[in-house]
Amino acid sequence: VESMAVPSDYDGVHLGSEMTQEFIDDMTERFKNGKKIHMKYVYQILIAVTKIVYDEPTMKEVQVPDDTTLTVCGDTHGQYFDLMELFRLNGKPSEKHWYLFNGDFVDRGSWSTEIALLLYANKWLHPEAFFLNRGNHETDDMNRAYGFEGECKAKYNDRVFRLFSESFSALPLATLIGDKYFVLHGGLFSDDNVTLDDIRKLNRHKQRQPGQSGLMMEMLWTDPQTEPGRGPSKRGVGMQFGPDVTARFCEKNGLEAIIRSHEVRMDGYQEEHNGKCITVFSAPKYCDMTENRGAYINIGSDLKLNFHQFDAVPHPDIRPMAYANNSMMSSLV
Ligand SMILES: O=C(O)c1nn[nH]c1-c1ccccc1
Ligand SMILES: [Mn+2]
Ligand SMILES: [Mn+2]
Ligand SMILES: [Mn+2]
Repeated sequence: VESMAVPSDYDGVHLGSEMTQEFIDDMTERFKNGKKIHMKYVYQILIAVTKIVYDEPTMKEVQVPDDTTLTVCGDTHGQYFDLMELFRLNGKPSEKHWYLFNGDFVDRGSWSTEIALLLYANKWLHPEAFFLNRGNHETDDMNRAYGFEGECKAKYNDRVFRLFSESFSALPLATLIGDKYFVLHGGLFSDDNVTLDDIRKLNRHKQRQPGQSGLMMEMLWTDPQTEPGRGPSKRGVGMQFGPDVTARFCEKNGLEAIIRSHEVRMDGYQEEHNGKCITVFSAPKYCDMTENRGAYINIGSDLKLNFHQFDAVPHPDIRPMAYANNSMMSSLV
């Protein structure tokens, strides 16, 4: 990567050995205008962030300082212009405004590389003020079928996709906020005895893809249900967990609630299981079809949850899944 040369007529901000706010601001505007960043910089960002997240614990533990706000966002699914709207309304990531993105950054929406690179650039600039949980769409199988692999190859190249894939395997699987909120993309487990220590001890690097069973798969795939107990998944992968399962998990682990994403909610968020299971989803007008709002949660040092909703904004006329692997679609018909 070092040997690659950026041409002298490259019209963007240059990236040196460290990320800068100036580079992020310029990249943000370039992406809004349908431009890309130089391949050399894509590689640099991917290599730097993979190293950072690889060394993070499987469950990152975060305390919110007095003068800081931590915003928890759910699925963004490549809806770059809606993410710009979220930052316009709520403020951009900074030293004092921390963000946690709770998986499913990519796939479906056709600005997935833009969202992934923007999140990664912020992670590189502020590694202790910007947090990322893996979602079930940060996996090879989903990226092949739902557009991210195709978009990487169309906008950059195959090596960029392979580096993104490696970075996704390195991502933490959960974040604990103030010892009270357990944040993960999917949800809880088929086993009542899982503790936070089991998550801390889980070696996520042994298994790059979540597979069809186990703690990692369940953290990325499960869904809440209203009925007590456990039930079959509507997705064919994982399972569903009832309010009693959530209550027991929170009681056993000294938690106020779990915060998860993974499912659309018409209001952008929903408090379920007597307020102990909160779903937050940040892709309004999902896939340009569902009439859902988006939402995000602001958390201060008092650890109160402040829910905010927002609406989709106009975007360039590129449909969802514009770069999807059509051969996959043809094999499905
Ligand atoms: O693409 C989605 O909406 C999604 N978000 N999380 N999981 C999925 C999903 C899973 C299986 C099949 C289709 C979509
Ligand atoms: Mn999703
Ligand atoms: Mn998901
Ligand atoms: Mn849209």
